[in-house]
Amino acid sequence: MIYTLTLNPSVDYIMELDHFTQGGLNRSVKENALPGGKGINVSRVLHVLDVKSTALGFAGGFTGEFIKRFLQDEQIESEFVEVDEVSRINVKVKADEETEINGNGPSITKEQLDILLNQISALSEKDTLVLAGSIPASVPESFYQEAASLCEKRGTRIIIDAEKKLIEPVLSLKPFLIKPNHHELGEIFGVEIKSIEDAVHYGKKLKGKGPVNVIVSMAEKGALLLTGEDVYQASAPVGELKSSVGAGDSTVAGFLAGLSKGYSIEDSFRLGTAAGSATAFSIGLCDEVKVNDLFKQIEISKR
Ligand SMILES: Nc1ncnc2c1ncn2[C@@H]1O[C@H](COP(=O)(O)OP(=O)(O)OP(=O)(O)O)[C@@H](O)[C@H]1O
Ligand SMILES: O=P(O)(O)OC[C@@]1(O)O[C@H](CO)[C@@H](O)[C@@H]1O
Repeated sequence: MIYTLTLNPSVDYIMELDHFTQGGLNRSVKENALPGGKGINVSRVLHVLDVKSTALGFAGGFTGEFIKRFLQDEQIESEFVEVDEVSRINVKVKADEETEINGNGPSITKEQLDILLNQISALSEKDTLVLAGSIPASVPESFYQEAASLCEKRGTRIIIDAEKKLIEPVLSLKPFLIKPNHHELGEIFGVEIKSIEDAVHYGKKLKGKGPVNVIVSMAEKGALLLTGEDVYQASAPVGELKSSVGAGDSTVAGFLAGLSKGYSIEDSFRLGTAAGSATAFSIGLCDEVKVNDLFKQIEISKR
């Protein structure tokens, strides 16, 4: 079973505006409220692609209820630990440019954290755990490392998609996949990634630190997959960018879904890229029709 972990889930409140004026009164023309947080997005895209998963994390208050009910209505399993304060609302403004304001999120107690650690301790070598997104301020920064060490002992596959300081301590545990975008890859090495050649060079350096697979996503420039001794490059299809929120999470979900369905590593990467682009071309996450359509358009070359 695939488990996704979202320590700080959200209601993503997407507001569409013709134009955004900083410091002024803005009125949106359309709004959408969707469950968010990187692990939850991975679970929702896995579901779109017909792959079962269980979403773990913390949820509280009316926003927590919204998130749980939404997933239940989509028939996605979840086992959230109940917290006292409300889950955050992340505002996504879609105007001339995309602007995001992510909330801080609820406090998590030691007891609530222990319940989650017990859930993680119960996973086995048949399971995969996706650790994705930021860590709430009340949770120790070493949490992903602790969770990943528990998984390593039990043979559970780890996938991690998070910022530099959370990824770095987990690399030596040889996670199955990490997926930085090209900016995040640059941050890890204190450089700016300016070309595909740079991304290949630093992607290889990152893989050398332990992960089995590295996907470097590069927005409209597509993505790279480093696996074994091979480097694959996927083109991104051309289309109208509607909202990139969740595009990277969709890449992770598509890749995992492909492997779960028994696709080759190359076709799993193609499915990941198709899911990422299908989400970028949607308000909210991708749907199956868009993913299947883009799947046929994506070219993969071996470098
Ligand atoms: N403008 C775009 N056109 C086509 N495909 C896109 C575009 N933006 C994103 N994608 C697709 O989504 C994938 C992931 O995008 P990106 O590199 O922006 O990830 P990310 O920064 O982790 O995303 P986010 O944090 O917004 O979820 C890309 O590899 C590509 O397949
Ligand atoms: O604050 P974090 O945890 O870094 O990111 C949270 C978030 O921006 O990431 C998802 C898109 O990847 C959204 O659904 C959500 O609002």
